Amino acid sequence: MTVTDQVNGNVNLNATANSDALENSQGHANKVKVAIIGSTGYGGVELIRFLLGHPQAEIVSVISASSAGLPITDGFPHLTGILVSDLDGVDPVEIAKKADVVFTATPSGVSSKLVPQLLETGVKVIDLSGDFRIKDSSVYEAWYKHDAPDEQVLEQAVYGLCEINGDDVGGAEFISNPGCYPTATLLGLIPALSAGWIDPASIIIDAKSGVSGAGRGTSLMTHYAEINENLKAYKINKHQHIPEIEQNLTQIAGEPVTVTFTTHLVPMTRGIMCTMYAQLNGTYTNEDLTELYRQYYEGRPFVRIREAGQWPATKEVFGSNYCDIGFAADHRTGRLTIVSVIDNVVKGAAGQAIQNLNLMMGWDETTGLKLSPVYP
Ligand SMILES: NC(=O)C1=CN([C@@H]2O[C@H](COP(=O)(O)OP(=O)(O)OC[C@H]3O[C@@H](n4cnc5c(N)ncnc54)[C@H](OP(=O)(O)O)[C@@H]3O)[C@@H](O)[C@H]2O)C=CC1
Ligand SMILES: CC(=O)N[C@@H](CCC(=O)OP(=O)(O)O)C(=O)O
Repeated sequence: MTVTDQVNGNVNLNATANSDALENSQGHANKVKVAIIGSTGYGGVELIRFLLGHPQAEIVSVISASSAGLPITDGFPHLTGILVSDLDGVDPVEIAKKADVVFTATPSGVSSKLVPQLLETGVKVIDLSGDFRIKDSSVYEAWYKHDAPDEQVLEQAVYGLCEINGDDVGGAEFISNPGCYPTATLLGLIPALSAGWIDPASIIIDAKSGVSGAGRGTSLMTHYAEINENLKAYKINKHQHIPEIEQNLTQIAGEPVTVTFTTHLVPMTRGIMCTMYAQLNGTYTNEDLTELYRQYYEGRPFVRIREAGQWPATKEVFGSNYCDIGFAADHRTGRLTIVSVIDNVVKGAAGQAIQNLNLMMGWDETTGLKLSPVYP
């Protein structure tokens, strides 16, 4: 049972509330109890930021394999006075005694082993890794270079790209949260592809990410002196998000789709921009495109369509769950250019995971997510 300090409003997971009256007075009685495995990573700590402000969910356990027993503020001093909690260890049975829903913000290869154990205990799971996104195990193994998860568990996974598959998420027990690049890419391409306005064989995606997309661990790739004032292309034709993008575009197009997908690392902390090109199948004006996209995303609060010819920037979604999309038809080349931006840690990970929690529980999908982007 979580205790919220009545004076400072901080959440103390180490203390025990001693009466239901206290719980009721703080409105916790009917909250869904959530645990976060991988709470010491960038995705996990962003889940904490949003869940602390969520009116219907209550964090009951923050979990780490390497730092169990230590206060979370040891690694994340920015939570001082906000979340008082020692990190719990990774024990699915103990976690299930406390939580109704578990977020696994853990690396690929770790989630594939943890999730089956968690589901066995009866908790609902939202997994942020790539382990359960690819439905064909041989494709998964070819791109991820390690064993695919158990087939039966894989079959249970609902792919949670909320604006596209939101109807499948309601009432689901296990959600596989989409990748960051696939989220920006798919939301940008799907309206034009599903309308048949672009040639599926012609798609090129030029993608760029801030460094937090690589997680909190250090590497030569993300070392300050290596990436500051630098711009690097990486994993060309080998990126693990290629089969995820192709699987979803194939479903929409009803025919096999392959894409050229090139990722770049940019010297900024957060943000993804995907600039996409495809051959138009007819003569469509920018106004036609605006109408198509606005209609497609009508009633979807987290997708914002720019006026034709206006281009979104990563700063305009920084720290928020928005995906902003701009486009223009080029009548000289007959091609369409689409620019889609998200915050990789929010709409690309923790924010979309909470949007999925909301849809899973039948709540308004914006619950706990109505934060404006941080600007400038
Ligand atoms: N960063 C991003 O923008 C995005 C990330 N993702 C995916 O989300 C997941 C988390 O990413 P991110 O937060 O960036 O990664 P980080 O590297 O920042 O964090 C990884 C987390 O996993 C935990 N962990 C590592 N090994 C184990 C283990 N054996 N058992 C339990 N926990 C373990 C680590 O904690 P500890 O060592 O303390 O146990 C840490 O909390 C990954 O699958 C990533 O691919 C998806 C979309 C976007
Ligand atoms: C900048 C950077 O390194 N980004 C990571 C994004 C991976 C990620 O977020 O993980 P998922 O595969 O779980 O989606 C990459 O390109 O591999």
